[in-house]
Amino acid sequence: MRKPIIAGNWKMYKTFEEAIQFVEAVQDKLPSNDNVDAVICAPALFLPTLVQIASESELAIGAQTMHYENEGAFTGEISPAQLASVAVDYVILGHSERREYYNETDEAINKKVAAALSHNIVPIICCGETLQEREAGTTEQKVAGQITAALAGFAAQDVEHMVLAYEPIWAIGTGKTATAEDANQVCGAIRAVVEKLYDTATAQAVRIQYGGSVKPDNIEELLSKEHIDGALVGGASLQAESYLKLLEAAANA
Ligand SMILES: O=C(CO)COP(=O)(O)O
Repeated sequence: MRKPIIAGNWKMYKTFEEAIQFVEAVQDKLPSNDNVDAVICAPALFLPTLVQIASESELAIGAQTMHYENEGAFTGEISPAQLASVAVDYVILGHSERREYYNETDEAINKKVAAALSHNIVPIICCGETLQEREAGTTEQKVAGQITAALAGFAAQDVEHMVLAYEPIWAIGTGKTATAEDANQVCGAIRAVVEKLYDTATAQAVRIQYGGSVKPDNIEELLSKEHIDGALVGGASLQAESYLKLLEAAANA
């Protein structure tokens, strides 16, 4: 049994005050983390404060990206060592927005995964196809390539603690969700890639999230599918009420 994991990706939303209010509003209302892992990936600026506020609760705090070097002359970047120094638990890597707007490559993502693991930060590794790729029938080929590249060089015991996230680009922020069947099929294909690269036990252990217009009214159906172990959520993670609904649905899945 894989424990569901719901990660909010706040992207570039919320002021400092709004972020604090959110964490204060949700932290006493979280379902037990025996049943679901609750994560919020916040803007980097807010991370130390949110980690501190959430430290008494079961809410884990994550970053949305990071560099792969521990330090250096990289103006504006944030390093894995810096994230670890403020006790961040998770980091999203290879989000399609980072790939598209900031030229994040498969090679850089692979280095970032290694850097995250070396600091005991759990990487949430994203993959997903464009609408053109879906229409051309190359979805599984695309995500297999992205996942294979991200995992290059890691041992099975590293991989079983990672989180993979399938986010079709055409479903992000558009209100268009992949059908639960389609999402499950691609998540199953990703699990098959892990099985081929490693073994059945690793493939069965790794958690795979779906992301792309996940909302309280579609999460139940998505999570009822065999290969979908949680969600990576943008818009619906911004309001405490809808985030808590997603967690409840996952805890009861
Ligand atoms: O990109 C996403 C999460 O990383 C998905 O965003 P939405 O849930 O707003 O579609």
